[in-house]
Amino acid sequence: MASLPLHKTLKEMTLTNVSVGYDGGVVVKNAAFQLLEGQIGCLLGPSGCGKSTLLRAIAGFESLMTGEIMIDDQIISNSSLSVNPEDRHIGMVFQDIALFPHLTIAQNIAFGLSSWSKESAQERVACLLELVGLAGFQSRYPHSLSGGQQQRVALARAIAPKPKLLLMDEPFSGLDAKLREELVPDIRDILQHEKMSALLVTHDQMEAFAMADQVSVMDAGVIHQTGSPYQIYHRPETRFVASFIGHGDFLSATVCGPDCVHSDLGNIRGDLDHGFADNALVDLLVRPDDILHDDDSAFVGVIVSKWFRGSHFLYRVKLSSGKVVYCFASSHHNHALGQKIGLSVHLDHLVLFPR
Ligand SMILES: Nc1ncnc2c1ncn2[C@@H]1O[C@H](COP(=O)(O)OP(=O)(O)OP(=O)(O)O)[C@@H](O)[C@H]1O
Repeated sequence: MASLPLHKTLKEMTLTNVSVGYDGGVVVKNAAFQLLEGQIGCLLGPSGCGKSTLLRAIAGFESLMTGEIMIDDQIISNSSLSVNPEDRHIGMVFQDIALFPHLTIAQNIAFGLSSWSKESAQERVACLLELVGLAGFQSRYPHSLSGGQQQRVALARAIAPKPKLLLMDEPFSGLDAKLREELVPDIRDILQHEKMSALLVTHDQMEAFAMADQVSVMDAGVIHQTGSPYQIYHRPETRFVASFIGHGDFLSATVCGPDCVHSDLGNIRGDLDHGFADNALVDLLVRPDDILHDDDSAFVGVIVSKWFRGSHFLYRVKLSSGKVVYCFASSHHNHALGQKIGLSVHLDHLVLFPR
């Protein structure tokens, strides 16, 4: 099959109704989303939900049962057609860094540049070494680099041939938390500098938030919602997204107006019409940062567990109804287990699900 024409950057990738599976069983069901030029997308979900399977289908390693994947107006996969992986102009970075141990760092980065002139390849390698913060490392071998440095080389190797799209499957999960925290924003900057569109697979929502412009939240093979990190945290569209992203509790409530519900913590108002009829029985999503310790409040709860988080305490507090909710308090507010504290709710908008 003919290779795709070379464009500098991806204009858009569109997945429509994509189902993928193994041995006749469906693992990814009717996936649909779009990734635009220069965007970093993320597939976020629990282990086994089908993230890697979908990524492998985009790379061309799994065929589609239904639907299609288009890159810049050209179908690269549907149930009867599949452009070869090497002709898709897609780069990949995996958790297993897999640098070639017998090649120097410069040779590793230049690996995909065999069709380039020697001068252009040398120039590209020098530019990438600089970009990933490893200028001067060109003659070293992979074993002499730290895990984080090796992952930077793996990234440089993947983006060296200027693929249209970079796919990253849990690229940071082999690294310790501190290194990950440093590397994630660096890699985002590098991709933005190269104007490269990318799709990251992770089960770590903090990584997804730090890296991605757009997050698709998956469970059991289904994409529940695609949106900005802000949208999926503050405007979850399904109960799964609401409970998978961040800490969250559902308070039983009754609708008492277009922007109001009545709950165990009193009447709670949002700034938008929630669209539910008066007296409807609903569940209201409350996050730890929505419920604040407030000595002046008439609503109290008993602390049943607590965690010191440095900048704040995270408490689990049992309300008079028996419902237990999360609550943040400043780290100077060190209350004992069993102590009663006042609580008030501060929400901009109400996220409600029918009960
Ligand atoms: N080659 C395969 N043959 C058969 N089943 C497979 C194959 N690869 C994956 N699966 C199954 O497909 C399902 C989804 O796996 P997949 O690796 O896509 O999930 P994931 O969300 O990436 O999980 P993780 O985060 O643990 O890697 C799992 O039930 C897995 O056992």
